[in-house]
Amino acid sequence: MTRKAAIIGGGVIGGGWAARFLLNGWDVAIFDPDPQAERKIGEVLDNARRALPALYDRALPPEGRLSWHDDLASAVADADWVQESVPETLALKHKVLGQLGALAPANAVIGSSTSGFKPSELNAEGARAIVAHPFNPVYLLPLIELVGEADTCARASTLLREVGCYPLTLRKEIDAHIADRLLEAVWRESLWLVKDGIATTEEIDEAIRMGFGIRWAQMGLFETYRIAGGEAGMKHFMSQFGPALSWPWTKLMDVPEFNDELVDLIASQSDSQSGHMTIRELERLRDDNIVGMLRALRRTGTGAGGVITAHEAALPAPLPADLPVTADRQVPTSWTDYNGHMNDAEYLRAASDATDRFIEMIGADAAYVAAGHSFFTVETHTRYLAEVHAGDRLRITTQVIEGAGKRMHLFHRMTRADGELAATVEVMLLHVDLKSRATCPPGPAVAANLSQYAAAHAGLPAEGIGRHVGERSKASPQTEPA
Ligand SMILES: NC(=O)C1=CN([C@@H]2O[C@H](COP(=O)(O)OP(=O)(O)OC[C@H]3O[C@@H](n4cnc5c(N)ncnc54)[C@H](O)[C@@H]3O)[C@@H](O)[C@H]2O)C=CC1
Ligand SMILES: C[N+](C)(C)CC(=O)CC(=O)[O-]
Repeated sequence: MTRKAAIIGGGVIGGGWAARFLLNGWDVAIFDPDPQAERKIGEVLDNARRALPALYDRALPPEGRLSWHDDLASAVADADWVQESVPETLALKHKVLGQLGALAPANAVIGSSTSGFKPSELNAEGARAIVAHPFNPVYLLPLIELVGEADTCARASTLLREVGCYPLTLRKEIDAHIADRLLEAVWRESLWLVKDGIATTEEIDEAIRMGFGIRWAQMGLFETYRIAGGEAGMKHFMSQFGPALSWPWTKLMDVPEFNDELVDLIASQSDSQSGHMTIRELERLRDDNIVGMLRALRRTGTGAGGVITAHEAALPAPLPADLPVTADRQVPTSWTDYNGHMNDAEYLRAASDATDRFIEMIGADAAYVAAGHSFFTVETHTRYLAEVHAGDRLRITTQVIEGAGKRMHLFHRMTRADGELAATVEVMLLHVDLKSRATCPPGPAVAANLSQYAAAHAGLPAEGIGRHVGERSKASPQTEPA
């Protein structure tokens, strides 16, 4: 059964929520009185379609149905999740959450995106919302801070994991939850630094992104500082830097006066720093960078990388076909190069992932490798047949040409969504004993599975198999490069 989310307020954050749910197969109903809302959310969705699928090596479920509503009642009807993302004023939150409590199905989770209000404040006039606080861009960053009634938070947690989020339930309600407490401290100190003429907005951004910003995505604060204590660890770090807390390293809770002068100072520096790009261009740059970093974190399963891998494992498996489908994915922008198409090295990476998938399918999974056996690649041959671009959907099927004894000879076909064959990659692998590093026959179950595939694929055509580099194509045997 398709789930439904109602998005109430479709600005920066509501648009991101809409994309997160829609691209994970949920139906999404939107209510926002802004006449520009449909255009703005359309642009956010375009960016999200470009970025989110690129995190995964498997296809996301088909998109849900998107609908626009002029009234709250029809938007929230039959919703499993209602997300309020109206501007951050308590009176408006009270009004909207009160209406949602009355109109939404009794079992629907009602989440508020509020950056700082506590559930006791939001529900002071009888509403039944929990805080479900996301991070921009909501469709890429997994963290959602949950605060409020325990059973509702538990239900919310389960639903959020289905759409690839990382729910973090707070032990107690507090103004601005966990992450915004931290961000506010950095934001407050940064405003002081600009106001006092110590640094420009650009210099502060460099201080973050050239240094500690890179560390935070993978180890956070405490693990990072534990390492910074050297071999003596956290205790040494605390004794060395603890006294700094009472030195004038921070302005603490002292807030600069938030007047027009400060706003103009920050805004004009920000314009000269980044005004050469539109907000949508900046969003795409940000998304490409985040996708690249998250894909790097996937390799070690660290931080948000582990969340994506776990979500991917729960995605529906590709439909069975004559030949096994070993990849069905979108091409990330980071795979493209200065020629504006998928870089040659990435074809091999995609084929390598497909080989790994096939090896798992025949039973040589993580436990098999941990027990001491695996396959090593000894030869590959790639034919580049059609261009592939960022955002293209790529499907790989794998044919077993030979699967007997130590040898496994595979033929991958990469096809674009329009049916065009983009590449073939032929791979020869040998089965090895990981202890002696010498070749040996696979275990009986793996050998049996492999030979079953080999028997089923025997006799199927494999156009281009065994071609050598420089061989003329049959279609144009006379063609020579100019
Ligand atoms: N912008 C950010 O970085 C983040 C914002 N938040 C929170 O998300 C919420 C929304 O913030 P943004 O999306 O940034 O604001 P926004 O100003 O971009 O969007 C608010 C949207 O609500 C709509 N709206 C106004 N009154 C409404 C009503 N009565 N019913 C339905 N829609 C209505 C507006 O037309 C607008 O499209 C706030 O509570 C904010 O604290 C949370 C995380 C990050
Ligand atoms: C600035 N902000 C308080 C609205 C930020 C957030 O709430 C979270 C984010 O995305 O940084």
